[in-house]
Amino acid sequence: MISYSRDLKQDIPASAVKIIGLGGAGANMLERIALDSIEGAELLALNTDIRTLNACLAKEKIQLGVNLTKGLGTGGDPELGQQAMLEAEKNVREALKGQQIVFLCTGLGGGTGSGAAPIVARIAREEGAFVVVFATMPFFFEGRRRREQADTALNQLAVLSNALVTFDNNRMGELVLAKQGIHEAFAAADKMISESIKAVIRLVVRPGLINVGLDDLMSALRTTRSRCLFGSGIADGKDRASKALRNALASPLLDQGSLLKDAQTVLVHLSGGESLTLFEIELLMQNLQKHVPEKAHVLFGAAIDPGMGDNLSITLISALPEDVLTGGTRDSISPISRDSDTSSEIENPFSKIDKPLAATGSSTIDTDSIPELEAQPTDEKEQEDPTPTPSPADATVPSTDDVKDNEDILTEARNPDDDENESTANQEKKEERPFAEPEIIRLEEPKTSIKTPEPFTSGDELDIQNSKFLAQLPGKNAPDEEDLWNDEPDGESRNDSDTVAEESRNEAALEKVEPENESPSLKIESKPPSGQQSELLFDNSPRGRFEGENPNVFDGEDLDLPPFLRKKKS
Ligand SMILES: Nc1nc2c(ncn2[C@@H]2O[C@H](COP(=O)(O)OP(=O)(O)OP(=O)(O)O)[C@@H](O)[C@H]2O)c(=O)[nH]1
Repeated sequence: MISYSRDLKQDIPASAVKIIGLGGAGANMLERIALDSIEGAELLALNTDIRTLNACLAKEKIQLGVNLTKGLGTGGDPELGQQAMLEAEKNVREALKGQQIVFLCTGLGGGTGSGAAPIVARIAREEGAFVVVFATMPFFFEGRRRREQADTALNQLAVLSNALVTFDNNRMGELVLAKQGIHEAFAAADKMISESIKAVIRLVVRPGLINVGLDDLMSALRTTRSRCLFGSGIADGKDRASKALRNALASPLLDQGSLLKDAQTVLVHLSGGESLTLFEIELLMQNLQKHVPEKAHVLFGAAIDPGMGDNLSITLISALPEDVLTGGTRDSISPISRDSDTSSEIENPFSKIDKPLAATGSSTIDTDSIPELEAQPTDEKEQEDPTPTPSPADATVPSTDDVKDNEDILTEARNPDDDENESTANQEKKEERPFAEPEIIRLEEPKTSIKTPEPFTSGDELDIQNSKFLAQLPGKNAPDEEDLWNDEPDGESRNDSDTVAEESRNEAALEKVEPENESPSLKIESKPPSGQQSELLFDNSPRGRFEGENPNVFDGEDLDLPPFLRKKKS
């Protein structure tokens, strides 16, 4: 079924759209976005690490944890990340005032991103923004603790954001040639994220002939623990419609279009110059129907952009749950069966919360104070689905207290067997914890608007250097960059089975060197610290929550120590 929405033109001013880059990975993503010169949005960098912050191209920057980490990173400790964020809450809230859409880009697994992202998302929601999170998940070889930290943050973000798009760094190998290094893989990931954000901005921010709304975007991206399917193609001249579609389907995140056959909702956006004809649109949509299931919900938008000249561009956005991507059947990933799959072992942690998540203190949200949000009408799929639709109470954004409650429940709900069975990709699936669907909400049409009609430009060079990441690899025994990516003969690209096999090898190798850490128990302060935060004392216990665990050493540095306490062996 194709939905056309011919509602009023929808202009959202650039000043009401903010792209936030949080932490080191977020800064790199923002860098890419800045290089691609995204118009129609303002850029804000948030980081504990002052050097990375200073180097960032974003116009607006806020240092997190000025008193706490004193300009250094958190050394991979999300608790420090949270505290640092809470210290800067006032400034961040100020920067997010009046925003209609906030894109939050971050890498999960470290301290700043994992600790601060849920709080940033909460603040943005409290300020009335529609929050789309783009988060990367760590490589397997980065170790179990980082994966757990990333999982914890992801669970929180699934509740706190409106739409959550994850990019698994393990899959980023698919975007680069086998002989290329980790920098290229990161740069390719950052480019993909930048392209996705550009496409989303083009879809929902720019006025079009047939508009796509935020609610449409929500339904396209509305699966938890999902991999974003994204493709865009452009062509001109004769047969430009078919060529543009072919180019879009060839995008790596669509696996030549094959992944679309499992999609439930696909968002399609066409953009062309004055010469764009109805016949071309029809032709293109007919061709696309061959690649998506008959029952798929196809949301369609189109815009005339005189700057496109003779070009026609198509953007496809959808999401698939990771279960499908790792070989499950569609039935096995429906909300019903997903629940029943796990219910015998793990209860949905958020279903235990039988009271509306209360608002207390300045760091919490009062749902009544989110004026622009309302429930979205249920679609066909939801009507067939006996799983309870989230109630308005479910749509309440938790306070930091509530997030802590959820975390405690989450930790309790873990199957103890999981800890022993982590060494293979399949066993990892067992460990996955269920988490609540992001609530379905809809933003009203903006009441005032200023046009931002400039055409998009796209930069295609991959030139981001990411030296910071290498300093954070978990231990000297970790395979080095060359080993990880250079297994294949020169010039050959990897296929999926190669990638999976290699991941399993890396996993198995790393299980031997990874310390068996306890699941981190995430503590979130019930009240944010006041502006005058006392200094954290590390003298007696410099390893903090990692005290007593095997050190996570890389290149002579113990990564569990905050950076300003690390001593590098000469
Ligand atoms: N796609 C992508 N992922 C990255 C990049 N840099 C780091 N990552 C991933 O993001 C995770 C978090 O790393 P950072 O963002 O550097 O850490 P942080 O959030 O700033 O936290 P601390 O440095 O510990 O305070 C890493 O474990 C990597 O998996 C990048 O440039 N691109």
